[in-house]
Amino acid sequence: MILIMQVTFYLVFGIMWHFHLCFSAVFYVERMRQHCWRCSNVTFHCSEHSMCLLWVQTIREQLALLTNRPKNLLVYINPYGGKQRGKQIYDHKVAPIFSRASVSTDVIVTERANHARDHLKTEADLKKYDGVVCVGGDGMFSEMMHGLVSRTQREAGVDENSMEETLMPCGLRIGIIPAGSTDCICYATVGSNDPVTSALHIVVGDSQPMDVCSVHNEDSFLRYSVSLLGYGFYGDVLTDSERKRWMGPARYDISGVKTFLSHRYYEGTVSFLPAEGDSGTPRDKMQCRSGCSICLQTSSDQLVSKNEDSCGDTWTVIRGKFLAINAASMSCACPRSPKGLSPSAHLADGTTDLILVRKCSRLNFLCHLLRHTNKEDQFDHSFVEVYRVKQFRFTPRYQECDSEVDLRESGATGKRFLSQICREHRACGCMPSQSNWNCDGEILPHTAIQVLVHSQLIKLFARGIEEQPVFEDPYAQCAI
Ligand SMILES: CCCCCCCCCCCCC/C=C/[C@@H](O)[C@H](COP(=O)(O)O)NC(=O)CCCCCCCCCCCCCCC
Ligand SMILES: Nc1ncnc2c1ncn2[C@@H]1O[C@H](COP(=O)(O)OP(=O)(O)O)[C@@H](O)[C@H]1O
Ligand SMILES: [Ca+2]
Repeated sequence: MILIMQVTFYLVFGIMWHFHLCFSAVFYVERMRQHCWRCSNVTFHCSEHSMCLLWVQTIREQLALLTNRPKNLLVYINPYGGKQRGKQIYDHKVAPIFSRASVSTDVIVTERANHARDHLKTEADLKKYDGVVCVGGDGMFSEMMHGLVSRTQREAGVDENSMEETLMPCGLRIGIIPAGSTDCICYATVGSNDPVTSALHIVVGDSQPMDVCSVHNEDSFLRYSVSLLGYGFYGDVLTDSERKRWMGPARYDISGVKTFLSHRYYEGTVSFLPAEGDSGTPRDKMQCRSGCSICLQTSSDQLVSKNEDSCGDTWTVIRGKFLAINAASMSCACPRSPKGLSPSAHLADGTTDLILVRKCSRLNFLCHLLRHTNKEDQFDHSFVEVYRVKQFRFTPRYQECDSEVDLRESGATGKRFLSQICREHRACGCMPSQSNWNCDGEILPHTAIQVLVHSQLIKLFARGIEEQPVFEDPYAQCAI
């Protein structure tokens, strides 16, 4: 039994006074099916008033010793995320749990996109809080994470544009109350997209470190990513789905089918620095679970050697035609794909799993996609490669044209000659088209990018997915 709340103590006079009874109700967390948690309570009755008071005092003292539990939270609600139920979800399911746990809150309902990011970045008095919470989807989480990470770097005097600098980890934990369309970050860190479960993980003060990728274009920082960085298929799905926002979460399925049928492929070069040491491989079966030993090992390694110099490492270079290039810094499990894009990716190991899906037939690609929804291995195809990396770059073919010119032909004649070839390719229609990068659900403004994983840069109010208990109560239900 995990005690979560301030004990509610009623000295009953009035309606029940003639029973001369005192009782105290202790609220606790109960584990249900599919990683869902529920709030239960047990009531202790006692005929002696002084004994009851002693119980209450002792339990309060014990609770006060649990210093990792948040007391003050700053909450941002996106009223337009997912099915537009963020406000109701917070008011009806989350606020009562916070109040029972004596957690005080300042609540901001956002009025525009990037409201939460800007407020966190510049205005919010963060000293007042033990954590920040977002009610919304992956986009809302990303907004808050950007605000918090950027502010932390500014205050520490770290330049986000430089890939050489070590970023400063954020002090405040982030809680996610899922109320979005994909809710992958919540699902992959808790095991469900249930708002009550997330609220309970917050009040018990869970802590889960998480890797963050910084995405750069040449010398400028573009964005951070914690889940999926996808070029080709997932970039195209996102670009198409933005025009269908009014459809809610179903937009991704409609755009998914449309993008699948269009079957576009993209040419370019991917280079990466493989992860070293005991980091495992994306095809092992060492799934990241609560208390994951690989992630724990990463934390202790970091204590030993902060910011390892990667100058001596060798880059692997792969050139080709790809249907999709995906980097999954975590499993990316979500209700559409319960095991995720990379089932064995780790939340906090300082690496990302780079998945290259080469040009193949529609049938083969469908087979690969379908395997995201069943138990079969989606990497077991000749046209799919997967690598665990700590850094990677991508240059699309049409930009390689320009860089080849610059590299090989410094003279003006050569440049003119190669530019002409590129133009001719465009005219005959065989010029490879370009996609966009989907960066945790946002479209990036550049296609040539450099990506660096920052190990354990942020912390969530979560504990990773818990192993399923051997015996489950078959009647236990998640929904209330
Ligand atoms: C045939 C069925 C194939 C199902 C394949 C499902 C794979 C799903 C992997 C999802 C990875 C999700 C990574 C997270 C991304 C989010 O950050 C991001 C933003 O989320 P937010 O809106 O909540 O803020 N979400 C997304 O970019 C959405 C990705 C969703 C992609 C759904 C794709 C559906 C594909 C359907 C293909 C169907 C082919 C059928 C042919 C007859
Ligand atoms: N008040 C608001 N009005 C319009 N857009 C908002 C508002 N608050 C947040 N947003 C933006 O809405 C986008 C989607 O939010 P999100 O909560 O992730 O929902 P979904 O999962 O449905 O995409 C995010 O990019 C976020 O920046
Ligand atoms: Ca990782």
